[in-house]
Amino acid sequence: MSDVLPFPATVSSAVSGRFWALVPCAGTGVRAAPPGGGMAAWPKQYQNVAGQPLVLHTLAAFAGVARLAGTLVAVAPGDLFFQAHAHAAFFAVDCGGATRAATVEAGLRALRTRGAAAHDWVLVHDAARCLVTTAQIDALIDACAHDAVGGLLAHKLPDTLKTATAGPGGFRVAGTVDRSDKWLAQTPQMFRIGMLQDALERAGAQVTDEAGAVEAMGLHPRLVEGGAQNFKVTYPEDFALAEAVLATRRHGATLERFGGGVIADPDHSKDDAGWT
Ligand SMILES: Nc1ccn([C@@H]2O[C@H](COP(=O)(O)OP(=O)(O)OP(=O)(O)O)[C@@H](O)[C@H]2O)c(=O)n1
Ligand SMILES: C[C@](O)(CO)[C@H](O)COP(=O)(O)O
Repeated sequence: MSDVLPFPATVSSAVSGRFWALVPCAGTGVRAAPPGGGMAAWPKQYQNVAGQPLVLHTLAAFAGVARLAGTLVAVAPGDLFFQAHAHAAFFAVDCGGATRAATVEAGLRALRTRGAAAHDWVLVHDAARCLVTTAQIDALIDACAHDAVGGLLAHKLPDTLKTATAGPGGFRVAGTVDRSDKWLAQTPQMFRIGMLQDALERAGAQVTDEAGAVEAMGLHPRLVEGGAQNFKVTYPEDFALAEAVLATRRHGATLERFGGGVIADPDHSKDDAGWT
């Protein structure tokens, strides 16, 4: 199979454009609920991790990226969290939708309404990936800013990969999959806003990441290693993993490091334990 890419790998810097961040933050975190069920008083992105709501770790990493023209946090309609956690480094818009893709599409429209251009870049990042670092975000921008398509942080699969079948006694191995070309997609995922809007419109609301929509147009986004620590907090045990990683970071990113405007609601942490 030819390894010649079907398109130029780079474009001139004349169309470089600005860089925006879009943080989908409108999920309910069903899989993160504690064993025994019960809905969370607060979705997982607001649960306390290492002394502050999870999403503020995420936003602190983005606040350190000097090249960003702005960071939009897309929250669910009626979500008032950021009324008590406003900061100059980001702005919240209650445009969340029924799926992650719907939230991202609405967030892109909100960015365009606020002046983002179709040829500007957007970095879409899960609020729940709270261990991303400013250096990783900058590395993705450096790798993709002159790319013809864009790209994403991802992690090369470290384990043997199995497929499974479900049976009366649970799951059993169906087979082993060659892992040599397998990567775990992470975020941020970085694409030109107009191209991503078109791709998501074509792909529909069930697409699970931005790159999938872009691939469906026949394009091949760049993969940039994000490392094992850039995981998404998804299950109950992930909170302790995130705490452990943050504990190893001497100078954890906090929004206070990036100037005033933090209206922290310290009492909110009491709510964060409020799984019901
Ligand atoms: N309708 C949705 C669903 C998800 N997300 C966001 O997309 C990110 C990744 O999604 P996921 O980890 O699946 O979060 P949830 O959908 O909240 O989790 P679950 O599927 O367990 O309910 C999260 O930061 C989540 O807040 C969103 O903005 N809008
Ligand atoms: C975007 C993503 O994090 C890449 O792995 C993933 O697709 C999100 O999936 P989720 O089911 O919405 O968590």
